[in-house]
Amino acid sequence: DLPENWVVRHSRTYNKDYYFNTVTKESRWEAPTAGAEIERVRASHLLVKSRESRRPSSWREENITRTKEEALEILTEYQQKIETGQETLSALATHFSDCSSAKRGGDLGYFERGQMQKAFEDATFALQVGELSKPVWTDSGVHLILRTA
Ligand SMILES: N=C(N)NCCC[C@H](NC(=O)[C@@H]1CCC/C1=C\[C@H](COP(=O)(O)O)NC(=O)[C@@H](N)Cc1ccccc1)C(N)=O
Repeated sequence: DLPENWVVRHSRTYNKDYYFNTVTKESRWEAPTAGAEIERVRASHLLVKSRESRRPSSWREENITRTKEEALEILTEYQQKIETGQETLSALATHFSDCSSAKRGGDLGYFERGQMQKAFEDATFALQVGELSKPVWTDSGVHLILRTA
């Protein structure tokens, strides 16, 4: 059987079957293997920026001056509250994330490889669904990532 979103089509031109991905619209002659790379993931995140962030400003704070060390201390506290079940990432992101996705409980929607900064992408694709990351640094700041799909 084929991995999710793949279907068999028949090419009249070459009079043989080919494989078509109804999501990515990719087509190929060889059958995709069940272990094929996952195409896209969904995640929520909580971002704490610092004065060294590529854009040290957010909906929460016009001019962010905390140091990277302070940002990590803050994020580590959130991580501990989520891991002990005292808080959810969604609730903390809504109030404290320096990303505009705070308005959606940190939800970033679905994304594929090549869209997010590499460290963020690699960390997310390495998570199981439902798993929370350790603090992940990007040029934006330091993130906690929850893979949701
Ligand atoms: N869904 C997408 N494809 N949107 C484009 C992502 C661009 C990408 N962003 C990142 O890698 C980091 C990790 C997640 C958020 C993020 C950064 C920043 C915050 O940091 P700053 O840019 O001030 O440094 N938030 C965003 O981008 C938001 N549009 C994310 C978002 C918000 C609401 C709904 C959906 C997505 C990048 N290549 O820079």
